[in-house]
Order: sequence, then C-alpha cells, then structure tokens
Amino acid sequence: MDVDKHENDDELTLVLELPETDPLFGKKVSCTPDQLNDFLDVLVQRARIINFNEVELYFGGDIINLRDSISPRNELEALHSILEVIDKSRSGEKYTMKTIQQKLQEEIVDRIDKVGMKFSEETKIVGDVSCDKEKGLLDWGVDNGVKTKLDIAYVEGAGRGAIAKEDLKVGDIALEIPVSVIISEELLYESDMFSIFEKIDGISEETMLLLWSMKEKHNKKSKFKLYFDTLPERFNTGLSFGIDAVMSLDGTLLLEEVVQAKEYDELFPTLSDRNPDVFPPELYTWEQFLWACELWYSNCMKVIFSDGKLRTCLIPVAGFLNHSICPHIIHYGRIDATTNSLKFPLSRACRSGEQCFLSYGNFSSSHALTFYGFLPQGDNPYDVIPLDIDVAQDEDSGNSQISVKTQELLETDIDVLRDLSATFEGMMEALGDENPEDREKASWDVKLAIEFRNSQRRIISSILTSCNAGCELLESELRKYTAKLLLLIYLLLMWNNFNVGNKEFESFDAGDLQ
Ligand SMILES: C[S@@+](CC[C@H](N)C(=O)[O-])C[C@H]1O[C@@H](n2cnc3c(N)ncnc32)[C@H](O)[C@@H]1O
Repeated sequence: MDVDKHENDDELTLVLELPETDPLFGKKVSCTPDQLNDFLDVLVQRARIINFNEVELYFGGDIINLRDSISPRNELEALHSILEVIDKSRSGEKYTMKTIQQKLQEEIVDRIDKVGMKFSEETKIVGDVSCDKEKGLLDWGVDNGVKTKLDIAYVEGAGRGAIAKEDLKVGDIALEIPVSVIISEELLYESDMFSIFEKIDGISEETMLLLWSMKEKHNKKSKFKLYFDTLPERFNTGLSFGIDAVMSLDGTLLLEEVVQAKEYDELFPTLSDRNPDVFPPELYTWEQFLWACELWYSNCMKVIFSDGKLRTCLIPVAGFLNHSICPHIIHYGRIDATTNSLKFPLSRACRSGEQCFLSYGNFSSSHALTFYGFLPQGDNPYDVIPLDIDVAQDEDSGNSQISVKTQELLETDIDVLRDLSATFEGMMEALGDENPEDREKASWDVKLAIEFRNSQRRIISSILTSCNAGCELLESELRKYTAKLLLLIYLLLMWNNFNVGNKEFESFDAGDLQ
C-alpha cells in the first residue's frame, strides 16, 4: 500500500497495490484525513479479529462489529500488525507518500500510547534494598555481549524488576541477549550427567535441565554462577503452598491446579541412589527439587533458535522482567540469526524510570498464581471459569427446532440463565465470606490464596449480576410478548364476534399468530 498527499490541500491518496487483472488497477482512491482515520478504524477492527487468541475468539461476542478493544494485548497486537504492514510497504518514488505514511504511523503510535496510558501499572521502586548482586550480573552480561537499556531495581510487590534507563519508543530494542549467555539444552551435552540421561527412556529436555540446574546452582566454577547467585532462595509460587493455603483454596478451581502441579516426579531419588557422584544426594533433596521446579516454571522462556528448534531456556538479565497484562514487550521468542541474539523490542513506549513489562503469555489468574506466585493486576481477560454442563438431548431435535416458538425460546433462555445463576450461586456459597482478620495474620501463601478467593468472588459476582440482568431482560420481553399475544387473541375474538354475530367462536391455534 502506498499513500500520497496532494499539494496545497488536505486530501490524501491511498494507493493499493492490486493485481493487473483487478478492475481498479492503476486507479487512485482519494480521502481526507478524517476518512483516513475512519479507514484506520476499519483496519484496526479487522486486525483485532486477526490477532484474537482462542479465548478472545470464543468470548469476543459480535466480532464482526467489534467497536472496542477486547484486551490490551489484542489491541497492541492489532495496532502493531498494521504498523508492520505500513513499515514494510513500498516507499513509492511515483507518489510523494512519505508524509502520509508517516501520518498513519504517527496515528498508530499515538493509539498504542493511549492503550499504554489506559492500562499501565504504576511501579514503586523500593529504594532501600541493595541490588549489588543484580548489578554484578548486569555487568557480567555486558562484558559477555548483552546490550541493555534497562536497569534493575526492587519494585513494590514483585521482587526485582527492569527499569528503563532512558525514554524508549516503539520498536526500540530494550534488551539484547547473545545466545552464548542463554541457558539451554546445549549445556547438557557438556555435562557429566548427559551420558546418564541418554540411557533414560523418554526423559524430557526440561527434566534434564531441571536436574542439571539443581547441581549447577552450587557449582562455584559455573559460568552462570553470578546468575544463580541472584536467584531467590524461595520462589513462593503455588507449588510451595502449605496445607493452610491449600485448604484456603477449597471451593476454588485453583485447588485442583495446585494439587495436580504438586504431584512431582519420582525420578531424582533413584538417580541419586544409582549415581551418587554425579547426583550427590545432599543436593538432590525434595526441597531442592521443588526449588528447581519453581525456578523453571516461573523463569523459563521458550525460544526458537536459528535451527528452527523451540527450546526451553533460562535467560540471565531478561529473567528480571516482570509480567503485565498490558506489556511493553510482546514479541521476543525467536533468535535473530544475523546477530545470533535474542532481542526484546518494545511494542509500546516506556518512559525513563518506568518499569518495563513483558508478556509471559495469556494466563488465567489461577495459572499465574500456581506457577508464578502472583495475581496479575487489573481485570485479567484470560480468567476462565470452566463449567460442566449436562445438556439434555432434545429427543425431537432437528427439523422441529425450526418451528420452536418465540415464547418457548424466551422461556428456554430464561431457564438457561436461571440454571447458570444457580451454579454460580453455589460457587459463591462455597467461597464463603471473607474475614479481614484472617488476612492480617496470614502467612504469604494464605494471603495469596485469600487474594485469589477474592478475585474469584469478584468475577462470580459480576457473572451473577449479568445473569440476573439477562433474566430480567428476557422476562420483560416475555411479558411484552405475552401481552401482545393476549391483545391479538382479544382482537381476533372481537373480530370473530363481529363477523359471525352470535355464532359460537371456533377455537384457533395461537401458534398461527407467529
Ligand atoms: C521471571 S521472574 C521476574 C523477576 C522477579 N521479580 C525476581 O525478582 O526475580 C518471575 C517472577 O516475578 C514475579 N512477578 C512477575 N510479574 C509480576 C507481577 N506483575 N506482580 C507481582 N509479581 C510478579 C513473580 O514472583 C514471578 O514468579
């Protein structure tokens, strides 16, 4: 697509690249700045749909006439996909299009900024905690080829975070990590464990890396010593929830997720028993195994390498980036073959001193709590409450559905909403009431569990409000419909009486009225 601006007027020209066979081939389509904005609105509408993920597609409602953004991630992705097309589009010599192309780009960047302003999270930097180890790692990284526009600081409620050292704009590379400092399966081949792993049937790359990291953490000569030194002693994810916290989850669906994730592998004690030199029993304890599980769950990133293989990695320095539902960095999962490095480009601007957030993925709050140990701030668009609904099969389904009457449809919808209400009321009851005193005295894990229960209460209460509003709406429709029907019956009776005089009224089927 090329864009052209006419001299001395406000008219813009969009030049679409068409096949020669197209009837519009070679013709120009003109529009004013307002029209260009409207055109952009239409593009964004379409781009939102293209960038839907499964959950958004499922719950997106009337996607064809989607007027508003459905989630910050989707909106950012939509705007970026258009920006990418404009950036890639041919800068025609034939048309003086640069200004207009620039106008479009500016408008999109402006819209991206607005998404950021609407959803961004405020970060409070905790000034009195030393970041010496983290700075040491950063210096080590820079010595080994890391390029960073981010600093590390402690931030309120999230441990360490990455802070922009300067104003960063869309497209800037906030961080670049050479492959040589990425922890991935390559390291396994150099390790004395590999010959043992090779003999284990079906052992996954992730399990090998997990077992490797349990020992490497204590290796004083490790190339990654500074990295391991910056890792927390405890990760505090749902996997290390104590019994009280697990009990506090009773009545939530998270309970199942945590309990399932706690069913650990039985592999490492056997390995230690058989090869104590390679897997020293004092390092291969349940506690250390849990630590390594939490490390990999909460810090790993999936990266596509230049050979096309997707590998699970730990990435020093990048591991300080926290998650947000309105992230600055969305696309970072592929090694740039020309530089042999992993780049973290900005999808939205980040001002100097602001925390730079990453997207870990489109997780529900229960997933974030179980595997990362935190609840995303704000309304999480990926919170899904799965329901098992037994749908009674209509024996007479098929053709008869076509003749289902409006009244019956309304009644069925009301029944469905009432059933849903009853299900969610049951869930609400199971969650019980919050006791603020419990929260004050609680340990970190019980506090998180209470916070999760509260978030579930908020979601379920909003669903119940919607169900009730829907029921009221349908009931009012039903009343209106019944009233209309009665009026029609009355008019027909009158009409019949009028026509047949004193002759008795012959019964008629009210269904004929539909
Ligand atoms: C990859 S690390 C990020 C760096 C981490 N803050 C640290 O100090 O090591 C992932 C962990 O950071 C924390 N985290 C990430 N995003 C967060 C957020 N939005 N709110 C609170 N904690 C967050 C969680 O503890 C999560 O397990």
